[in-house]
Amino acid sequence: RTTSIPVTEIINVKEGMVDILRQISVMAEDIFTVFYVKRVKGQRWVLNSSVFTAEDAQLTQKWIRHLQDRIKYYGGARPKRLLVYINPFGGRCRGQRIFDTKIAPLFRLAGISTQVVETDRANHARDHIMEADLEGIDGLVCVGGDGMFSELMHGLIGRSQKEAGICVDDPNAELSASHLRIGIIPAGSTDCICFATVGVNDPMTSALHIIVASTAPPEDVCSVHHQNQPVRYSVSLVGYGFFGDVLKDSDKHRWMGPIRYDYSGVKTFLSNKSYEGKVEFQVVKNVQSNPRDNTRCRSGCLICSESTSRLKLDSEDWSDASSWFTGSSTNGDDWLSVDGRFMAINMTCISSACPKSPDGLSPSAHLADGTADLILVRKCSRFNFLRYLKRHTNKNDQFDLPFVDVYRVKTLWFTPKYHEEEELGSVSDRKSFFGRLCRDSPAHSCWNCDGEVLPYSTISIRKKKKKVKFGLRLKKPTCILSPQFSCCKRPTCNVFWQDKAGNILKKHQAACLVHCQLIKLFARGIEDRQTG
Ligand SMILES: Nc1ncnc2c1ncn2[C@@H]1O[C@H](COP(=O)(O)OP(=O)(O)OP(=O)(O)O)[C@@H](O)[C@H]1O
Repeated sequence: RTTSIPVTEIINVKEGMVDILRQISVMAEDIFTVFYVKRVKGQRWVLNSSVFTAEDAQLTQKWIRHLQDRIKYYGGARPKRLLVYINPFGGRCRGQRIFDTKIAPLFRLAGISTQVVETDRANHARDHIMEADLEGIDGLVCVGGDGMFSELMHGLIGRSQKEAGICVDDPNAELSASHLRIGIIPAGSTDCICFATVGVNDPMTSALHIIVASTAPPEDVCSVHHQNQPVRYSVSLVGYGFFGDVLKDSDKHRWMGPIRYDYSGVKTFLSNKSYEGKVEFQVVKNVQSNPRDNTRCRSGCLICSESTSRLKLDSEDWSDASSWFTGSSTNGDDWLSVDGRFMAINMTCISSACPKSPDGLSPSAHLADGTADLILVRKCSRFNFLRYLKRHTNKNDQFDLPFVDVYRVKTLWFTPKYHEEEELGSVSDRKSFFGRLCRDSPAHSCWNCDGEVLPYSTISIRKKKKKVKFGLRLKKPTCILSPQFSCCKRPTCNVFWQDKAGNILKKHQAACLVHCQLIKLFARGIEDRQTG
């Protein structure tokens, strides 16, 4: 039986018989252990190893040297130094333990040195990134949930803006690019961003992706504004109504751990609240995709790659940014406006998939095409809203309901019916008497921005042209292998050669076939000598 492993997925080679995770090693001069990625069910990756015996110590050394040279040659983009931020209180408070027991041994095996910062307060990681010496650092890693990722992203954006001399409070400022990428080790409650980019919430899978420098495309970022001031950036969900209420309520029950989302979800569902307001949004024209085309954005997605040139054209639309802040619907016929009462208003840059909803809020959303999907759920009965929610857990189309609309957009304005100042104080107080009497909905909900509560109702959201990078830096031009691809099982994999701007220069299959043949020859050579 021949087993073939792509060189790009070999983690390291060690002399003797070594078990990294159990920290057992038996030294013998004529034995060596090869560690590599094994793909198991779903999108999970695990560390596997094979032990080989050579005729003598000299031949063992030759094999080790040869293999390490190959790893170096094909793994030029692999990180050498990482800055790791651990939230000890994320999810079930297991961040530190996950890192110490599962991740640190893998990084050590791969020869990656780490500088670890355990956060001692909210925004510690963000502030640290703003000031830290990032010289020689190849990437940032967050061990935590979506909130922790958001902190790292804000820190990295803030740092890049500062270095580029751009004021972070300038509502018209575009983002300056950072050369650093962010890796996520899931240790939070929902870990939606990790799930949507890697396909599974599993710390070892994420660590292996980081080690072999497997990348997701640079991610779209939205900036969220309140009264013309940027208040936050988002890479996944900005949601009003149901998801805002669930988050706000769940924050009061953090002590419950991840189950707080189920508790608050049921509570919010039973209250069946809806909110009045006006949604104005700019629909994207001339894209080759739509939210209901049933495609899935994967690594090497052509639509995302081709979006780079389209975004350059879009910059003309945005050159007069002042008009963006002074009333949208007058700008052109691609602006739409919907008035009404909404159960939920969700704008999502990615599918927002999570283990509870494996396809996500918008299954065909793209990671990096410069657009977001806007989902409007108009007022409906509890039964209908349950139907809508249920469809996120099965294969039925959640948009095929009469009270649900979906659009591919690049900007969004929301204005609640009642004036903001009246809202959180006086109107809710004023309403509370009648509200309690009639069990009426309050005037306003709040926004859920990537798992953080925004205490405003009136907001505008705009897609940014620069993107946040996931995974770790690749030297370009380079070859990106689809994470789903296995060299020896599917010789028809796509290999993309990209320039610095992310444009595809060439697409072909030969390189992988070459890897494949080399490793097959190599494996056959080893197999002849293999005894273990
Ligand atoms: N040491 C700390 N003490 C208190 N809060 C912290 C600390 N470190 C980070 N935080 C904050 O905790 C918040 C939540 O963390 P995190 O996202 O890791 O976990 P979670 O909320 O359980 O997971 P998810 O966001 O996936 O639901 C983050 O917004 C972060 O700012």
